[in-house]
Amino acid sequence: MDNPESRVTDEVRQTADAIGTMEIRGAATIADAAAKALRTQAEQSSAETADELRAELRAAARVLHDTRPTAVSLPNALRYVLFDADGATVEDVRASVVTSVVEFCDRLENAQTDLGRVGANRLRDGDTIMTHCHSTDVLACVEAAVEQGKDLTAIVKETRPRLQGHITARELVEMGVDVTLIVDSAARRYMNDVDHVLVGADSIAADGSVINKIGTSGLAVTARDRGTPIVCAAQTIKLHPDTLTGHTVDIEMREESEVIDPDEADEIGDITVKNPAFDVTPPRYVDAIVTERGQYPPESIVTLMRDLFGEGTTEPWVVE
Ligand SMILES: O=C(COP(=O)(O)O)[C@H](O)[C@H](O)COP(=O)(O)O
Repeated sequence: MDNPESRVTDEVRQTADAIGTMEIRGAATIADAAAKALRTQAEQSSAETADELRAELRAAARVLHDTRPTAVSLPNALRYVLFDADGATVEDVRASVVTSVVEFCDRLENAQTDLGRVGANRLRDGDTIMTHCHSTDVLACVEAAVEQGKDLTAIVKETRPRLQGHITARELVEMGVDVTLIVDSAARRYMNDVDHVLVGADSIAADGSVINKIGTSGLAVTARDRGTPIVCAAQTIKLHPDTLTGHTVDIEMREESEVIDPDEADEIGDITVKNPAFDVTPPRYVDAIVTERGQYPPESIVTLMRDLFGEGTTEPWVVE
């Protein structure tokens, strides 16, 4: 058998590129795209044996996995799809991957809808929310509240350096929400007008820490200072199983050029530029984690994690 990596399909490589360059971004969207890419690997493979196809799928999972390190929804998605890739023939393995991917994507969609209903119950008619970055889980809560007839106003942080707040602003306007866009550093200035801060998550650690877009932790401290509740909307696919056994979550460091034009940086002189994409908000700053299974105080999320994962997991491409 030749190197399975050389048989990874163009579709998988294109999806991996799109995740790396953030054309596909946001934890839930990344998970959905990665699962669908594995399906294309299974469907297009010319493997002659079931083991050959499994080796290709593991190689494809590795290519997808090595794109962005922080959103655990990515390895969780790959693990879900590969877990059942058994079968004696190529056709069996192919069929089981297709079934797993369809099931996974349905579960993802349903989880978001269910989570949205839970989150919407926290919001009252006339409330003002503040958002950070762009989270489809957060927007599901807002959408469900709007569908319940609640009139909401939003203060949207632009979210430097990639300005995902603009996507949030656009989608909230489409829902009929009144939007005020602010620069990140104006969050404290407007906090007195806010009833709830709503953020998403790329990973949730076993101690209830929320790993989300850089700036979330500062926002949470500001919200706590003003007594404004901060809620994290996160489907259970964001729960990070490795943190059950003491691992920490990798924080992605992105290109300096997202922060400053390289020519301008050169012109300034000898400076160091750092661009961490995410930060960690300790559980004491978070009022509730809203999942499709209901809402949890961050400190008790570990019980849900043990229910879902047992004591830990393996990497998505490891054969048991
Ligand atoms: O931090 C981000 C996106 O970061 P990036 O733009 O760097 O991917 C989002 O808050 C979470 O991924 C949750 O999103 P969702 O709720 O859609 O899963």
